[in-house]
Amino acid sequence: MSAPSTPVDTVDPGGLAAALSALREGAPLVQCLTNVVVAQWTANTLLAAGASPVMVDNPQEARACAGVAGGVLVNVGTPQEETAAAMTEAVAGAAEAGTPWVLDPVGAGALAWRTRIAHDLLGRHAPAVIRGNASEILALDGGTGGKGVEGVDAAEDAMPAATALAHELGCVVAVSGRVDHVTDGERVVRVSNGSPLLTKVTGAGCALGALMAGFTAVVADRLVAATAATAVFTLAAEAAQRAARGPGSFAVALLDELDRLQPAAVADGVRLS
Ligand SMILES: Nc1ncnc2c1ncn2[C@@H]1O[C@H](COP(=O)(O)OP(=O)(O)O)[C@@H](O)[C@H]1O
Ligand SMILES: Cc1ncsc1CCOP(=O)(O)O
Ligand SMILES: [Mg+2]
Repeated sequence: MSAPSTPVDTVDPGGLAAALSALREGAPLVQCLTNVVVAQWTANTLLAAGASPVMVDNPQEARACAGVAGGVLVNVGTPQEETAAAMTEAVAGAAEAGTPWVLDPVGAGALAWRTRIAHDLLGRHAPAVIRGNASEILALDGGTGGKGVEGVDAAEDAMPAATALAHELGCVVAVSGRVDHVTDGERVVRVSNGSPLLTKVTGAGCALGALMAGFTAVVADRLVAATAATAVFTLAAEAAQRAARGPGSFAVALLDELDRLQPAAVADGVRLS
């Protein structure tokens, strides 16, 4: 297991700033099994924030890679037989090595096969974090999902489902939306930073899940890790919005702002409740 390098254990602005410092110092290897829409964007997001991505999604290598990675992202956005088999291998490797893994149940509820894949993975070994939009989190608790990969529910409406999943699996559940809600089943943290432009580019949620995998590699408290990823991503988005003319320049500016974001700016700018 890659031991968290920094004992960050408070969900307060200072703790989130320390988490970003830990990410930059640790530069953890983050294995991503993600969808074909967002793979390059996700890798660039991790690099800009300070982590080290590796996109290993074949069944031959996924288990071994999960054994040496600091964190693993499993994102079911464009599943194929091969990548689904690789996800099973990666989760097994994560279980053996104690590597934290993050599930992003993209499109759960809206499409049956991927919903079964998500449930099957959850039944094998509990993730550190489940991260999804509200409709996807509701779907894991029996809901019907969103409009394809888009959420149609508010994050607060998914909190009963998120809390139930957190208790059942002993994990953190991060529900994204205008106000992100993160819970470990006992504590709930709301982060109200962000930009509506995040909904005008594909892969924002997917990139956020990858960042959560990175933060779980360096921060022991998974509630702090998931909240730190959310704070860092949404604060960078606010800065990117100021520099952007629309979705295209926003996406580019978001990478620049992730790279530029300082821990002190996280402490100053995050809006928690
Ligand atoms: N209306 C909004 N205003 C500001 N930020 C938002 C809004 N909707 C989503 N976000 C942000 O966009 C990112 C992705 O969330 P979301 O769109 O819910 O996920 P997904 O892309 O998986 O559907 C999160 O960081 C969230 O904070
Ligand atoms: C458009 C699309 N279709 C399948 S996966 C995917 C990307 C979804 O990305 P996100 O959930 O981050 O918006
Ligand atoms: Mg998504």
